[in-house]
This record gives sequence, C-alpha cells and structure tokens, in this order.
Amino acid sequence: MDIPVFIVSGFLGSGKTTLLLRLLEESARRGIGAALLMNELGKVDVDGSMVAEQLRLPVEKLLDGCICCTKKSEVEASLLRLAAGKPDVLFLELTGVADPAELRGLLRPGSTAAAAGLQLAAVLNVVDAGTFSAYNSRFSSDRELVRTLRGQVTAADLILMNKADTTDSATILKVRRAIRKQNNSAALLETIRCNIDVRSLLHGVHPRTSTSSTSAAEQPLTKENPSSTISALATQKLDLAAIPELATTNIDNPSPFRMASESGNGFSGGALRSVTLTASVETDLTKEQVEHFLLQQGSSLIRAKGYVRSRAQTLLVQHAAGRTEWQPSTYPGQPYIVLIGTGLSEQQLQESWAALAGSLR
Ligand SMILES: Nc1nc2c(ncn2[C@@H]2O[C@H](COP(=O)(O)OP(=O)(O)OP(=O)(O)O)[C@@H](O)[C@H]2O)c(=O)[nH]1
Repeated sequence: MDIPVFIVSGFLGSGKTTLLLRLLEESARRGIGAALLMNELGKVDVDGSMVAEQLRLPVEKLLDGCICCTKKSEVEASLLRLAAGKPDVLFLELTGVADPAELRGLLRPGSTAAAAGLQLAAVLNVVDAGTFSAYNSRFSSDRELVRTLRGQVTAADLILMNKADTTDSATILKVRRAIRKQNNSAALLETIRCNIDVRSLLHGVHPRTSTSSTSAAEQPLTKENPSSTISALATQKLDLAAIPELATTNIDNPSPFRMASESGNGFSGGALRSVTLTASVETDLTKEQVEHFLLQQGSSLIRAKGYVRSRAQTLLVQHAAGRTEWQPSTYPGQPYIVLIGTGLSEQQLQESWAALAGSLR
C-alpha cells in the first residue's frame, strides 16, 4: 500500500510550520500515523524541537543545508528510513529556499522511494501575501533565489496566500494575479494562519489499521491523477468553525541542545545568510530588548527564531516580516536565536548581542 507524501514549501517565515502543525494535529485526531522529514537552513533545529517529540512522531531532520541541493544525497536515505516504519502519511517540510521540483524527481514513479511505497500526494506552497511582491522585487537580482521562489509556486498543487490579516485586499489581488501568471492550475486560497480545511486535504488518508473502505473519491492525491479534493478546496466555502483551533496545543518540546559541539555558524547561500547567537542560561532579557535588537537589523533581517530567557521563563521567539511573536516554552537547553537575512554581519551581530547579554549579567 502506498504512503502518500505531502511536500510543504514556501519562503522564509511564510507559514510552513503553521500548516504542518495543522496537518499533524488532524492526523493525530484521526489516528493517522504520520512521519515527518524536516529541513532547516541553520545548524539548530527550532521547528523540529517544536513538533517532534511532543507529537511523538518518527522524525528525520536535515540541518544546515537545503534539501534540494547540498542535502539531496541524504534525502533519499531519510525518506527510505521513514518509509520503513510504514507510516500512514509522510510530511516533508522544506527550507524557505528549497525548490520542490527536485523532490518530485526523487519521488517519481520507478524511483527507489516509489519502490519503497512512497507516492507524492501533493505539493503545498505557502506564500506570505504581505511580503510576496516586495520580496520578489527585492531579490530580483539574485537569479538563483528568483528561480527557487518561482519553482515553489510552479510546482504547487495547492497555494496558500497566507497572512491575509497583515495586508489589504488590493495587495492580495495583486499577489493572486502574479501567482496565476506562474501557475494557472493550482488551487489558490487566501488564508490566515493557514486555516484551511485540512480534513479535506487528508480525506484520502486512513490509519493502516482502519477497516473502512476507501472510495474512489478518497484515493490519495497524485499530480498525475489529481483528485477533486484540491480543486474543490479552491471553490468551497471552508467550514473554519469546524476546525478546532490549535491555540491550545503545546507545540513546544524539549530537544537536546546541539550548539555547543558545533563549529562554524550557520548557512550561507545566494543572498541569504544565517547567524546563530547564543546566550548563557543566566542571561535574562526582556521581550522589548530582544524585539529592539531584531528591529535594529532593519530590512536585512528576514527571519529569526529561537529560545530566550525572560523573567526567569523560557520563551519561544518567532520573528518574520518585521513582526515578533512569543510563546512560553519548555525547551530546557541553552538559549539561542537564529537570524536569517541578507547582508547580515556575523561579527557585528555577535558583538551587539554579547553587549546586550553581557550588560544584563
Ligand atoms: N499575522 C500572522 N502571522 C502568521 C500567520 N501564519 C503564520 N504566522 C506567524 O508567522 C511566523 C512564521 O510562521 P511559520 O509557520 O514558522 O513559518 P515558516 O514558513 O515555517 O518559517 P521558516 O520555516 O522558519 O521559514 C510565526 O510567528 C507564525 O505564528 C498569519 O496568517 N498571520
């Protein structure tokens, strides 16, 4: 029996993990055994820490490089390891700068992954509707990045114009037109926090132990044989009230802290670079201090995430498109924050972070 694979793509901070958590939550609710392959640009694994052990899933993590280029050789091995556990469904979250086309190739009929039972169900792409146009023109001189962003849109079966709450209808219309020029066949939805009806997306996926028969309409989705599910999503009025919010889910999860043994510091590719900043566990920062530090980086900073001690509590900090969000966390390790952006000076960042952290001891 085939294992449907959902690929989640999208630029940095667009909402991929938000969508993934919805899919995992729905899978858990229905007793569907999910497996997860996550890929992060940095050497530390913020998203994996957030989802992995809390939801008790088989998880493979590929850190510090992009699944579609430097890590390509490792992807197949990870996919096969996960397939060997015979999950009911496999989710694959790409880095913000990965082109899913390569993954399609790995999962093509006749491939080793296909022989192991993995079958591509759908490529999902999340775009930040508020920054889509600005980032496309900002990165227009970086051909590689432009190609990647375009590749994410063109390869998708379903595209979410996410973060609709952060922009206006005229901008969304502009984004819709731009996307339609690149991909005229994908289902296209406007969302806030990826609030789609994930039940529809997963309705062809069942627990392996389930005795329920699968109707023709519930066959797993494939690009070659797209079911009506995704196109139906584009036109149906989504019953959002029927989807319990994820707000009560504790997505935090302790993970072993790996930074200490790592040398070098972060990812660098095309115009983008990542820098990881650490602080001692005694360093207590206020949210305002951290937000001020992040905002000081101006438009160079595209994404930041990590864990900070504040008022004797550990907090998960998320920064994207100039907005910062905080959540209490049970992460037990040394605090750190990963910054991704263009033109970031590691030395300058390390110095100002050390000055901030040092001044508070
Ligand atoms: N205002 C608003 N914030 C959102 C929305 N969707 C996601 N976010 C927030 O945006 C931030 C980034 O969301 P993620 O789901 O982590 O994005 P991502 O694409 O996985 O990020 P990376 O993988 O790190 O590139 C988080 O703080 C989310 O809570 C939305 O629709 N509106």
